[in-house]
Amino acid sequence: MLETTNLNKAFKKNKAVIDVNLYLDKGESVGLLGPNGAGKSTTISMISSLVKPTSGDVTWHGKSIVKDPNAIRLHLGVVPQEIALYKELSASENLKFFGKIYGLKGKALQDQIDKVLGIVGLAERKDELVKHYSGGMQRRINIAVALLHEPEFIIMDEPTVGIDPQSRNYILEMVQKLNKEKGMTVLYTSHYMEEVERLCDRIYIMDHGKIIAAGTKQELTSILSSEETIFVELDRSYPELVTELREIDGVLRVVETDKGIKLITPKNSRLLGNIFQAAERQQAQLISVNVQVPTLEDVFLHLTGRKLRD
Ligand SMILES: Nc1ncnc2c1ncn2[C@@H]1O[C@H](COP(=O)(O)OP(=O)(O)OP(=O)(O)O)[C@@H](O)[C@H]1O
Repeated sequence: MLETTNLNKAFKKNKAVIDVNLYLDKGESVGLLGPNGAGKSTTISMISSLVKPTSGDVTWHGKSIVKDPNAIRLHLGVVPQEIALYKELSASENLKFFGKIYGLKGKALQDQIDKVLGIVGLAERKDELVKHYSGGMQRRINIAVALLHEPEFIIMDEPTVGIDPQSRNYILEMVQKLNKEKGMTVLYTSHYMEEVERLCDRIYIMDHGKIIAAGTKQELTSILSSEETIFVELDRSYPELVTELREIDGVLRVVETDKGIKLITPKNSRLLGNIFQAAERQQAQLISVNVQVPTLEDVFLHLTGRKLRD
């Protein structure tokens, strides 16, 4: 349905997107996962025909949208990272305004407004000014705007950044329903691996402008099938222990997290003894040590040597 071929975008000397090849089939939910600055927003701006690529192409049902942006615009809803609403207007006034831009009017417009307010769960508060809404509610109206013209494809750029857990959960459930129950194709960008793990059938991992891995969650974590993740939970940070663990023969990657230290080692490498000895030498207070099932975060760590949210 949608495909990019060797998509590139440079801002002067900064290559923001490098040879990106990705595709979405109808009805799929696809994640674009990567740290800040990886090139996710630039990629989706090109897919939504808002930014022209330096080279490469984006096709929608086989037609180049670089040559003909109108081919996609009516079928696509974009939820931008920043809230794009008039804060001095109520939610329904905002929806009316944006609905008219989409060419809706009269009863058809009112029906669509009622429908999208229902989807985002804000029908009862539709007459309140947007400036009085919480951040999470503003995000939900931002999404409602993108749904007004019933697009078959929706692109969401980090729609849960900076909002309370309840609104976040609401948004995630809503996206899941739109995809699974209404068959809407979804491209979802995030730097939260839990979100793409939960929502997406397939995932592209992006770093420094390039796609560095792609597949289902299972395919991606099977990259680590010959490895295991050992998590050492500690009472506080021990930078010298990190250094010492990196020097243990056989340890592939070491990274400090909020609650301790994560190591990637070959499977059955029997390094627990060495880890305990290093902790003892550094007089580190261990809370627990366990071997974990690899997550997408570990895949990113394996591929780049860095945490997703560095
Ligand atoms: N309009 C622009 N002019 C110049 N440089 C830009 C522009 N837009 C993006 N960049 C640069 O391109 C690179 C990729 O940015 P992009 O916003 O696409 O990343 P991202 O993965 O979406 O990150 P974030 O989550 O922070 O938005 C960054 O180095 C950024 O500074």
